[in-house]
Amino acid sequence: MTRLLIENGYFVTMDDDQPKFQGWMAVEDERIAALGEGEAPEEEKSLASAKLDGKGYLFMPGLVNTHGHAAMSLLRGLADDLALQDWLQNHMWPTEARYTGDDVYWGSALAAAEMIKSGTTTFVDMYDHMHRVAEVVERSGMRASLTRGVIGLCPEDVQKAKLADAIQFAKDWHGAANGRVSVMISPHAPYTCPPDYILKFVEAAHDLDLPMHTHMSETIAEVEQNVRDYGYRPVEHLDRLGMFGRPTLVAHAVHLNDDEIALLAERGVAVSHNPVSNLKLASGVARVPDLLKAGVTVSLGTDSAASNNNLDLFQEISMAALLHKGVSGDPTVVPAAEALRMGTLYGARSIGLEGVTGQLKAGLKADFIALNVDRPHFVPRTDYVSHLAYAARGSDVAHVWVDGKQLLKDGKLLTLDEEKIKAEAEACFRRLRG
Ligand SMILES: CSC[C@H]1O[C@@H](n2cnc3c(O)ncnc32)[C@H](O)[C@@H]1O
Ligand SMILES: [Zn+2]
Repeated sequence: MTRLLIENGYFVTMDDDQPKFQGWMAVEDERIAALGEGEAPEEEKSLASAKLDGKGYLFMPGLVNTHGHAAMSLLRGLADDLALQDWLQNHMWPTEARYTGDDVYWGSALAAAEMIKSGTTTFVDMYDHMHRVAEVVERSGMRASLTRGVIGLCPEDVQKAKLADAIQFAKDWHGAANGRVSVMISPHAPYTCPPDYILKFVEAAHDLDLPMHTHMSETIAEVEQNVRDYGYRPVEHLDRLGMFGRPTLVAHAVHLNDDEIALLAERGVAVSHNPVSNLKLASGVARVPDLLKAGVTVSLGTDSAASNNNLDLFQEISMAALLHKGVSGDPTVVPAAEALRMGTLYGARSIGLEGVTGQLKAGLKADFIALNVDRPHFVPRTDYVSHLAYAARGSDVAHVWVDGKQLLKDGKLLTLDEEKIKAEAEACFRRLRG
């Protein structure tokens, strides 16, 4: 048993009780044991097997990135300034068709290195060769919700093999790595999976008792095509196919009408809002203030480094806080504390991990980060919630812990070899480019 006592730090807990204070926190093995304001009690001091002076650091829950494709880090900068379908069909998919398992491993390792260094402790990943992504999660020490994304625009025998692969991956990895890996079931999107094929994924999710994840209503063109092909907009279409009878996280949900927002709220469907990717691909701006008002859980995702082009969730937090003020003309929407909740607590909630991660609270897993706040952009030290939402960057993160294990110390990765990952990722990209 190890018990780490952190003293003299500033804490932003994302817990409604005592949300911020100067104080201490005790971590026993993989869980937060206790935390409090002021000086640590004598009993805590005597229980500690290790101590850390938190002076000059701000401690908060690790960030939760609820939508991405880690291995696409290899494609960063490959095809910028394009609309979604052109970008996907003419640039991403042809290159991804050449990916090997090793490309997925090194691309995902590059993403993991970037995410840890910028404060993300839990991420959602949808891709192919998912056991190689799971290996990265196991080795890196991160927490992740992984899902084999399936594009069903292929012959029936290939469809069958892809579904079988998604199911096998779930059986092999759900709950693995001391519970740090969980699995979802993912038809890629309503425009890449015919309705009878989506039904099979819903059935598999029922049989395995797993949540579902998909891209939905990302562009106007997608919504119009769905109406043309199937007679319904994507929300009603997926609801009729039974997807929303399962716990579901949809990525993007940019183009929604009032009825669709009400239905998502009624069904308890969570939305992963990816503001930077939506802006870069000119997909539009999601109706986040309306979704939040309706009671929908809205969390934040980067999408991939090919459409972002970084995996810094602090950028998504500040973008979410700023963007919706700009488009609505109302400076009170998505206030700083709400944007921070979207990057932490709501992220955990949207993947079924509330009560596990996303807050600093006794009993929860010790997934937390420390930012160096002894920097000019954190002065004056008035309101750290404001500073975290509007002034912080991923590069402020100095230390990271997941499951009580330290993954980053003074900005240096402890579980991954950054230099090797960068060299291997360069080599993968050069080979993929041909
Ligand atoms: C089948 S694995 C995941 C699949 O998703 C593609 N992808 C990446 N970003 C987006 C996006 O914004 N919308 C839709 N699909 C996306 C990626 O290229 C993979 O093929
Ligand atoms: Zn995506």
